[in-house]
Amino acid sequence: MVVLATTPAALDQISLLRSSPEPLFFPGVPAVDLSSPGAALAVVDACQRFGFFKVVNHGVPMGVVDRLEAEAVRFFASPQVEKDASGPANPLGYGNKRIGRNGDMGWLEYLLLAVNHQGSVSKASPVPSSSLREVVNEYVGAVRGVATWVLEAVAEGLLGVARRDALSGMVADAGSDQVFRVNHYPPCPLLERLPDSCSVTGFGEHTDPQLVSVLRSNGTPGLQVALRDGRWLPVPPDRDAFFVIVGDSLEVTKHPSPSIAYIHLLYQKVLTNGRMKSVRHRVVANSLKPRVSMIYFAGPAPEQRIAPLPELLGQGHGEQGPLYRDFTWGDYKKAAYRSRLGDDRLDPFRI
Ligand SMILES: C=C1C[C@]23C[C@@]1(O)CC[C@H]2[C@@]12CC[C@H](O)[C@@](C)(C(=O)O1)[C@H]2[C@@H]3C(=O)O
Ligand SMILES: O=C(O)CCC(=O)C(=O)O
Ligand SMILES: [Fe+2]
Repeated sequence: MVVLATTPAALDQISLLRSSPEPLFFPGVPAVDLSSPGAALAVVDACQRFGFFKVVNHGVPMGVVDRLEAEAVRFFASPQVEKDASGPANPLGYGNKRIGRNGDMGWLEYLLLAVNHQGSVSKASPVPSSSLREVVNEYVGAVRGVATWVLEAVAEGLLGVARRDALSGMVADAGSDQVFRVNHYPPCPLLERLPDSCSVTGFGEHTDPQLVSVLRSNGTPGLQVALRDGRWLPVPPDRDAFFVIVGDSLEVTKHPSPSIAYIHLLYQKVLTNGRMKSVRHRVVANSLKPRVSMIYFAGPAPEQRIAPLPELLGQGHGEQGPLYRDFTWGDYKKAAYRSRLGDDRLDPFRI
């Protein structure tokens, strides 16, 4: 974080970041072509190496995406008093600068909605208009297909084709906990008044607590992901692609045999002695262009135990025994909502 002698008042409470120098080794974001025969293996490999990848040829009609983006832009351009009618986010609804309940701030406004297991916005969510509800339902219906496909590929890679639904089934479950979020990062002209080495936090660094998140943005850059060595990799925007983020509840590790990737539920991470991390990411503000992103978060039902898939037990990863106590998604989510954005949310679960 950077501290300046005089920070513009509008940026009060929003952390300034030191712009990272270009990484020496710029690996690029792995791209998975969903229509290719090797897609499932490529998903497993990308999850294992980065916890992050982009999906092309995903089959989601761009018309659906464009309609949602247009509705979102219209909503965020509406008078503040109208937007505030759907807020303040607690945690659902319209939020402005404040992220969560514990003091995190960013240069953005957003709408956070709950989604039921059928992929429709829950009745309880404060949706500003019926046209937005309709288009969000249409979009979520389509993007859930991408999340399902990714989870199926992961399960197949781990357990074989017969257990393809082992992870995706958790999201299809009647009580599954899915969330949808649209973020709007207005241009931040104040950036011009800061030293070149400074950027403004749009969305502070964090991991997503769920299984996987599927993100789509307009053409404005800002998203960065942390490489395993801690350096930040700027993600070039791609309006036509979806970006998949591995969440805390799904962990990736590598079997001693270099060609085999094993993806474990969180408990399994304990058995690998905490060496593996879900991907940290953040958004930095742009001085000129607005960024609009929409993210679908696929989570299981609150009573779902976060524990290794039975078939994965006893495969030689457990030399040190579990470091975490047994918990459910409900336990984890409750703790997550008490944490700060950048916290290591697994900490309270360590034995
Ligand atoms: C600071 C917070 C915002 C968050 C809840 C939390 O207490 C910690 C996790 C945050 C996060 C990150 C991913 C998603 O954007 C999100 C909706 C989620 O499930 O966990 C947000 C939460 C939020 O904005 O309410
Ligand atoms: O807006 C983005 O591009 C990323 C936001 C994000 O990481 C989140 O909402 O959890
Ligand atoms: Fe995120």
